[in-house]
Amino acid sequence: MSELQDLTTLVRAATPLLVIETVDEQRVIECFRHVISQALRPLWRWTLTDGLTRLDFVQPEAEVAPDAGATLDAIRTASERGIYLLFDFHPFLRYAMTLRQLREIVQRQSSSAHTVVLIGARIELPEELEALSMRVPLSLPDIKELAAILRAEALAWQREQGRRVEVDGEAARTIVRNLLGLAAPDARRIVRKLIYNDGALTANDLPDLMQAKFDLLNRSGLLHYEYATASFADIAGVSRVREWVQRRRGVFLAATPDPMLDPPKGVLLLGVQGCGKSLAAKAIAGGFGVPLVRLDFGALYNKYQGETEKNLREALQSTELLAPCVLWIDEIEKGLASGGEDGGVSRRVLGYLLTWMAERKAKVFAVATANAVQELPAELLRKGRFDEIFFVDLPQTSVRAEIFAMHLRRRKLPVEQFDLPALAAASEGFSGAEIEQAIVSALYDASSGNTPLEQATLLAALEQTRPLSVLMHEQVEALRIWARGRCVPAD
Ligand SMILES: Nc1ncnc2c1ncn2[C@@H]1O[C@H](COP(=O)(O)OP(=O)(O)OP(=O)(O)O)[C@@H](O)[C@H]1O
Repeated sequence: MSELQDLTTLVRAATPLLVIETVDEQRVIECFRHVISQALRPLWRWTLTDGLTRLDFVQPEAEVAPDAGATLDAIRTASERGIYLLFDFHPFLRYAMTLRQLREIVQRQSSSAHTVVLIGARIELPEELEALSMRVPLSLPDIKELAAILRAEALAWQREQGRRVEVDGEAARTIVRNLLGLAAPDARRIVRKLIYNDGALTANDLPDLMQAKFDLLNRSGLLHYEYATASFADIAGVSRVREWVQRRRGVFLAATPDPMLDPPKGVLLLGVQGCGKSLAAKAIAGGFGVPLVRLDFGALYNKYQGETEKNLREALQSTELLAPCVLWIDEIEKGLASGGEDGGVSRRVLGYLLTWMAERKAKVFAVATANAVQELPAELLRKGRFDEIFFVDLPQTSVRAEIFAMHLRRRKLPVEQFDLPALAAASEGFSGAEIEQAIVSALYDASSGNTPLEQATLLAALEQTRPLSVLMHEQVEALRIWARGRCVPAD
């Protein structure tokens, strides 16, 4: 395993400080047991509960009490070059004294050339120490190891309950595949929960599994997840987008890529507000039959000042681990257009996003939505960035009739009692959202008069609405003119 070779080399080269971010402590210990079989060194472990204990031979009593300062003192004065695995030690580094002690060890000021390893789920180091440290990624369990975890958990349940877990072979394989990207303890915990739910591992477990995996991976809190999202049956007037997705679904999901066909990467949905871009993004996920992951681009900037790029990187990495999925970047213009007033952050975010879009290997289909084209950087619109740029325009007459029918039906109203062509004619220039709002408002009017909803009430509600296409005529027209010839109509 190259990871073990790397660790052995680092220890042989007397690297003073290693940082390993993981929840899988057992795996770290196993790795270092292997390392010391190659590079003979004493191996120590420190935890807050047990203090400093030797791992490479049996030693019943702790040698040094859990105190952080005393531990570092013991390491500094130890004459034999050792490897010290410090679990959850980093919180102590906020104390100036502890930080100083560790720096002295790392800088080898009157101490032997030890290797200190800081281990924890997430380790933020003070700047002065970060510069002296080396972060080592620990590989995650592969398919074989995950399958072994699943078998072990099924056997444990059988021993405990006295009956076998009902396993659907195909579903079990999908479960194992979807555990990829998780550390062994997390994978074990999820499988155990799935088994304990109902004593079975079937396709019904997949939504729970994906949600649990998402919760673990969404450390930045910037992603939102929907397992079964909208379908194209929920949206009127995006026939070309629907056909586009249907045609590419097979290639997107194929286990082995067709060398003749580039797998679909993503689309930009540009359009007038309220015309169904968000709904279309969800329907694309539904059309591909994969979950939807929404990236909160606004929060990327607001939530963690100064950590924007790091959080974007983490969020995109997490999204790849949730593949196959659709990544929806809502209102992409808000996250990328700052007019250069943010010290170049949005430029770097754009650069990172473009590189990721070009180079990612995982089955993540990106859907970006935007209302304002003038705020979008030209690089994003250049040919080849997205497979297609669709324009979602105000709905035409027949589509408006369909939107009325959809929303009346959704509210269990008798569609056949309404004159849909007349409603469509009376709602010229309305967006889908405005049509929906007119229905809601008419329902309130009907309810206050204690009457069922009628055509006349609906027509009156339409009459009272001034649609955006009228209120913001110039902007809407400018967008439509820009889109003509540059974008593919969504319908
Ligand atoms: N073409 C449509 N078919 C059916 N419903 C629609 C359609 N367009 C809009 N709607 C209704 O209006 C709601 C709002 O639309 P949606 O949020 O998808 O529009 P949007 O283009 O993303 O708007 P915004 O740019 O303001 O975010 C939808 O949830 C849906 O109920």
